[in-house]
Amino acid sequence: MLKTNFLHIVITLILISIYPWLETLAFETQLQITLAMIFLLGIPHGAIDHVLLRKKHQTKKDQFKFYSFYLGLIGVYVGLWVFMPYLSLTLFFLISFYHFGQSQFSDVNIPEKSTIKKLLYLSWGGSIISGLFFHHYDRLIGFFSETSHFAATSSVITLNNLKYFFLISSAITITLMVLLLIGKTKNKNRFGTELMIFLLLHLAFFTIPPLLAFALYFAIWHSLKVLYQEYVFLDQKRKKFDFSKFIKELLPFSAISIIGASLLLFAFSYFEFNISPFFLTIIFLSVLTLPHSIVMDNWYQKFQNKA
Ligand SMILES: CC1=C(/C=C/C(C)=C/C=C/C(C)=C/C=C/C=C(C)/C=C/C=C(C)/C=C/C2=C(C)CCCC2(C)C)C(C)(C)CCC1
Repeated sequence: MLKTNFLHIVITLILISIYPWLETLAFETQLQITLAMIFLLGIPHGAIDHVLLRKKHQTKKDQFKFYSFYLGLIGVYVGLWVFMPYLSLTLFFLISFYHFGQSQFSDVNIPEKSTIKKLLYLSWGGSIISGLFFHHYDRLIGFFSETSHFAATSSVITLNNLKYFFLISSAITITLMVLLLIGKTKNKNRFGTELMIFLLLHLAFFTIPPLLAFALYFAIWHSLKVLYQEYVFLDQKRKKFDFSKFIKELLPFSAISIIGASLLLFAFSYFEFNISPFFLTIIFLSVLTLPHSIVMDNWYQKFQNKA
């Protein structure tokens, strides 16, 4: 079992056992906790993307290429949200499925290029996100109807469609886990651990209120785990590396992104634009997710080759 899994499992079990109390928290409090978790762990896990793929002898031209690619993709995606909100939302779901699945299974000893491994990434992430959505359908679909740009979503993402998507993606996930973990890598222990994690996450989504369930998955399961993988990578690569140096690397772009996100939330609530803080947060995360997931996909291949 990965060292970090133990911590994630303990935190999840504690939250499941206090779920009736979590239900009593006011919506504003739940939103504040979720935003705090995104700021504290979610944003920092992407804030060293510029370090992960850095070459030994980085030139000014390399740096310029990286930042143009990163900021260029953010700009293109912001434009896409303005002109094609539904396509942007679909793209965000697909990228998130893949990205979440990849952070869960990239260390399985099968080449990153394998199509069946990529399918597992997509189905695992699809089951996790659709499960969260399905268990709290009434509350979550409300966020879509509140924002006029997404009001039509409820005619496509109906409870029935979501249920089928959730059941099919979960069945594909379990089948692929059997094929890859028991069949290909002959690792029954890993299969047992992954099955337990998969069921535990769905139990958490079923019990814990939706925003906190999202915070639990995104901040604790995904971001904390990736931060640990990034730390191990840099520790192996650099001679004198420790926790304070890691924090120093994370700090500048985390601060810029957190200040940017806060200004955006403030400006939108001050000028009363027709978009909820929930959707604004989702759009903000999505535009960072596009370049971040591409960097991570390249990095996982590199990380795997070196492991
Ligand atoms: C490096 C760099 C930087 C930074 C970066 C960063 C900081 C990043 C981050 C990143 C991140 C931070 C990412 C994130 C991600 C996230 C995600 C991926 C999420 C997902 C989610 C979802 C998918 C959701 C879903 C839903 C909806 C939508 C509704 C209903 C409900 C639910 C929940 C289901 C800058 C720009 C400054 C500059 C350049 C360089």
